Formats: sequence, structure tokens, C-alpha cells
Amino acid sequence: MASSLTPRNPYQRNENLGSARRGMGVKVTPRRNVLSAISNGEANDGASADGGDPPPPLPVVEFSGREDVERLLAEKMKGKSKTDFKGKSEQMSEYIKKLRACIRWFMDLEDGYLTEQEKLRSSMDSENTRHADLEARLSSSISELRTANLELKTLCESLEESLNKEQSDKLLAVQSHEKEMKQRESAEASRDQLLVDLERVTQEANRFSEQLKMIQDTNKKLQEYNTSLQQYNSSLHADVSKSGETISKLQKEKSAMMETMTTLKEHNSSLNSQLQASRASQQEAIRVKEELRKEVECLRAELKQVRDDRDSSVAQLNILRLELTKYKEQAGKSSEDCENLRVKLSALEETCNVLQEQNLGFQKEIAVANEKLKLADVTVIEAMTGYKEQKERLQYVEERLAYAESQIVEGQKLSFSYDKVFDHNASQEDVFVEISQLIQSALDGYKVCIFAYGQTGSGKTYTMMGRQGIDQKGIIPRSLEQIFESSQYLESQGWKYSMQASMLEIYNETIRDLLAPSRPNSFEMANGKQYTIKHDSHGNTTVSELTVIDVFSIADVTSLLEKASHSRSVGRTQMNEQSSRSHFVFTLKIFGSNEHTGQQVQGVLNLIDLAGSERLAKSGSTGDRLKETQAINKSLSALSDVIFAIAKGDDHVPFRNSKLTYLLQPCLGGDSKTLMFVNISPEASSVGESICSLRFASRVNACEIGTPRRHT
Ligand SMILES: Nc1ncnc2c1ncn2[C@@H]1O[C@H](COP(=O)(O)OP(=O)(O)OP(=O)(O)O)[C@@H](O)[C@H]1O
Repeated sequence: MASSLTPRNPYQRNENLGSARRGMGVKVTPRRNVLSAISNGEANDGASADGGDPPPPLPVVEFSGREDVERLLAEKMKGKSKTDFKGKSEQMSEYIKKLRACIRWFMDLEDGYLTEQEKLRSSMDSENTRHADLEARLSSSISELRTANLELKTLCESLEESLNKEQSDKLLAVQSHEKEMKQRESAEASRDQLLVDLERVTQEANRFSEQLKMIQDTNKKLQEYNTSLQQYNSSLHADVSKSGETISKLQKEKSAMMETMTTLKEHNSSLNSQLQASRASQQEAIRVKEELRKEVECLRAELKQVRDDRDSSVAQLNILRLELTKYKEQAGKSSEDCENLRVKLSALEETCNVLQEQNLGFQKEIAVANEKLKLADVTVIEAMTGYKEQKERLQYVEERLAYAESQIVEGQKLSFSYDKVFDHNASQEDVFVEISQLIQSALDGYKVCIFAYGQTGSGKTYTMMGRQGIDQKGIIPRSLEQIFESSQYLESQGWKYSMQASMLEIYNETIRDLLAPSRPNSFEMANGKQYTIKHDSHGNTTVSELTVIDVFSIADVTSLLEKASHSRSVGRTQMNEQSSRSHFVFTLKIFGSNEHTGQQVQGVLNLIDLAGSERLAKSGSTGDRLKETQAINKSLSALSDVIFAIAKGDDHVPFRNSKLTYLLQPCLGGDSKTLMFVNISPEASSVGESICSLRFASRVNACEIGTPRRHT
């Protein structure tokens, strides 16, 4: 109760009380007379006792709060002196009046409180009722909310599930969108290509339609011509019977020719044996000639000696004769002297006779030596004539052999098959068009190897390098132009390429760096460098210490090619003024990365101009040339051994038998795209070499080397 009434506690501060009084309208006024009745009772008692007047009304004392009450309680009774009981009594009765007024104030306050309590109770009851109502409504709404919450939770879970599903669908959609974008990009690229093709095809179509018009005109003319031909045809029919006879005659001739061919084959083998014999006798003649030459030299030396001896003897004889005449003149002067002189003279005459005899002997010897010399000269001339004859005969035999070989080719109807054959009318452009796709794949990350094989002077260097002039450019410069143009075009699709070039030659089984900054002809070891070929596990080939140069444009590579062609070993042979005496290997390493897709590729382009094969006998090589030819033939034969071993599927392929085959190992037996050109000479005298080259090329064509792999 106290606590609930605390705000209206009369002991509260004045302002609270003030407000309470204002709020509840409590005012301490003498409304009830309970205390006054008590006090009046006392007074009444006195009055009744006195029978006097009713007590005077209580003075109005206003209490505004606790402080007033406390002040009242603290009041003390003070008289004028200790014995002033009257004063003290008056003071006391005053004080009692105040106390009564105070009690009344409390009673009024209590009444207020009671009324207020009543009111509060009733309002509490009504509040309780409202509260119970509210509670009931609240519990019902709580249960409703719980149900709703459960429903919401279920809804939330299902929404989460559908959200997850939506997100995974979205991821898939994004992936498929990316894929579609890529497909679209490639489709756009192919569309661009197709547009270019379309333009070209449209131009061609226009050209064709013009041609068609021309053909239609021609056709009209031909129809007219046909009518005239039909007339002519009837006359020809008459000739057909005659031709039938001619055909049977020709068939007879053909069988005769076949017989001749058989005879020729036999003749060929006999010519071969004759050739061997001629070579043997030629060797013998050369040996005899050499012996005779030495003998003649000896005889000439002897003859010179004899002539010198003779000349000195004649000179001695003349001196003796002069002395004799002198002595004869002096003989008359003194007889003593004369006797001495006679003795001397006879001695001198003896010497003179001996000398004369000797002279005669010498003259005879000189005559014999002269005879021998004449004989030797005749023998030498005979030997020279024999040698010349032998040489002519050998030439004749070789020509017959070439002719017989060409006859054999015609007779055997030799046929070979290749991916593509270019005749002598094919231009450099025609050749390049065929291989341009292969070159392109180096940019896509493939290893590409192209090499030219063939007899010396057959056009390998012309095919690979070409000559000065726009139309004369060979495969190497054209490939590089295409690579740089394509890499620039691919930049628009996010591709960035970097390239490195190196060039080497293999000369007499020795690697030479054609881009070495020092002397261009520096040999392996000679400049202290060891060029060692190495293959790593990824099939990448490196040559240690070889100069590798970063190239950024076609101009860079052109200047390097010029430098290399000046450094290359070239010599004159019977078959070619400017014969390449080494295998030339050009390597371009290509690194590409796409900044859009993050893809990286690594391609290699190997372009190789092999040294020409040639028969030792035909080459007429001697000295260093002979050594070069032997080295070239040896490495080419190692190349054919490797290719045949691969074609047969041998377990062991002899790659290490030559530097050329070891360098080309990944191209011949790995995952690269490899193409070989075989060049043949149109000359009839080269038919034997051409057959060998064609046979080799058809074996190469049938050779399965492996599956090309893209290096990404
Ligand atoms: N198709 C061609 N058109 C015009 N000239 C050609 C053609 N092929 C080759 N030649 C010329 O023939 C000569 C010999 O050719 P090239 O030097 O290319 O032969 P090679 O096979 O490389 O010989 P080697 O093996 O001796 O080096 C050169 O002068 C060359 O220009």
C-alpha cells in the first residue's frame, strides 16, 4: 500500500504534494470534525461543566508538507520563566490546536488516499480484466504467430532450396554463356574468314561467269565446227580401216621394241661390265704412264750426265792437243828436253787415245739413250692416246648407260604416288599455297618440320630460300611473312606472340653456328664452343651454345637469313655452280599467350635445306670436295636408314648414326607435323638419281611417324 501510494506520500517534497493536491483536489480544510470532536469534547466537557459558550472554532492551519509537520513536532514550550506556567499552558493549548489541525490534515489526506485507493482498486480490477482479456488475446495471437512462424520457416526453407537451385542454374547459365561467347568468338573469326573466302569466291564466280560467257560463245562456234567435223568424221571412218592395219603393225613394232629393251638390258649389264673393265684398264694405263714418265725422266737425267761427261772430255782433249802443239814447237829447242817431251808426248797420246775411245763410247751411249728416249716418247704418246680413247669410251658407255636407264624407266613404267606433284610450270606461290596451313599450325602450338631432299642441283635451295625478286621467294621467307602477318591478326583476339630464331649448318658431321657473332666460319671446337644436341622429355630440342636471337618482324629475320646465307658452306661441283655443301637448319620457336583466355602455346618451325645427294663417280670430286661428298652421302644414307627403320616399325631406330638424324629425331619419330619435298632434275642423264630419290620419297610417304600433338 505504501509503495503503491508513494507518489502521493505526504512526506514527499512540496511540489509533489502540490501536484497531488492539484491532481486529487485535496485541500486541508476542516471538512470532518473527528479530531475537532475529540478536542471539542474536552472543551465541551469543560463547557458543559461550565455551562459556558461553545468552543471557538479551530484556527485554520495550512500544512503544505512534511517539513511543516516536522517543524510543528519540533516546537518546544517556553514560558517567560521556569515558573511561567500560564504562558506555557497557553502555548501548549496553541500547540494542541495546531496538532489537531495537523491530525485533521492527515485524516483528510487519508480520506483522499482511501478514495484514491478505491479508485485504483476498481481501475486495477478493470485493468486485470483487460489484462486477462489481453493475455487471452495475446496467447491466441501467440499460437497464431507460432503457426505462422512455422509456416514461414517452411516457406523460408523451400525458398532457400529454390534459391540454391536458382544459384546453381545461374552458375550453369554463366558457364554456358562463357562457352557460347567463346564459340561465338570462334564463329565470328570463321565468319570473317568466310567473308574473305566469300569475296574471293564472288570474284572467282564473276570471273567464271565471264569465262562461261566466253565458253558459251566458243560452244556456239564449236557446234558449227562440230557439224563440219561430222562431215570430216565420215571421211575419217574410211581411214579407220587403214589405221587398224597401222595399229597391228605398231603392235608388232612394240613387241620388237620390248625385245630390244630386253636386249638393251642385257647390253646394259654387258656395258656395265665393260665399264668396269675399261676402268680397270684405264687404271692400268695410268699406272704404266706413270712408270714410263719416271723412266723417261731417269733416261733424260742419264743423257744429260753423259752429255756433260762428253763435253768435259772434249774440252780436256782440246787442251791436250794445244799442249802437244806447244811441246812440238819447243822440241827443236833442246834435245834433252826433246827426249822428255817425247816421253810426255807418248803418254799424252795414250791418254788422248783413251779419251777418244771413251768419247766414242759416250757417243754410242748417247745414241742408245736417244733411241730409248724416242721409244719412251712414243710409248707416252701411245699411252696418252689410249687414255683419251678410254675416256671417250667411258663417256660413251655412261651415256649409253643413262640412255639404257631411261629406256628401262619407260619400259618398267615406274609409278610412285605422293601427296602432291609440282611440274616445272609450278611457281613458288603454287608450292607455298599447298603448305601454308602446315605453317599456320606452328602458331597453334605444333612442332612443324619441312625439309627438301634431292640430287645436287635439283632445286632444293631454290625451293626453300628462293632467289631475289618478289615471285622468286622460297618457302622460308614466305613462311615467315605468313607467321608475322597471322600473329598480328591474332592480336585482335587477345594473342601475344614472341619468337626466337636460330640457324645452323651441319658440314662434314660438324655443327656450325651461322649466326655466331664472331667469325662466320668458326668451327665446332675451333672457337672453343661445343655444339651439343639435346632433347628433353617434352620432345624439345636444343643445341648448346648456339646463338638464339629474339625476332620481332620479318625485317629482323630477313637480315638474319642474309647473314646465314653468306656464312653457309657453298662450293662449285660438276652439277651445280653454287652447290650447298652442308645441311642447313632454320629454327623458329614461337611462344603465344592469350590474355583473354589465359591459354599458352609453344610451337616450333624447322625449315631444312639438305645438302644434295650425288654419285661419287659422277661428281668427279677430289680432295676436300670428295671428303664433303662422302660426308653428305653418309648422312643422307643415315637419314634413309632411320626412315626405313621407322617404316618397318623396328625396335631400334639408329637416330644417333649422324648429327642430322639426331637433330631431327623429334621430327622423324615424335609428335610433330613433318613434310618432305623431293626435288628431281629433268635431265635425262640424271634419271638414275631421280629414280633413287623418287623411291626414297615414296618410302618416306608411306612412313607413319606418330600423332601430331599441340603443345599448350
Ligand atoms: N624451279 C626453278 N626455276 C628456276 N631456276 C631453278 C629452279 N630450280 C632450280 N633452279 C636453279 O638451278 C640451280 C641449282 O638449284 P639449287 O642450288 O637450288 O639446287 P640444290 O638442289 O640446292 O643443289 P645443291 O644440293 O648442290 O645445293 C640454281 O641456279 C637455281 O636457281
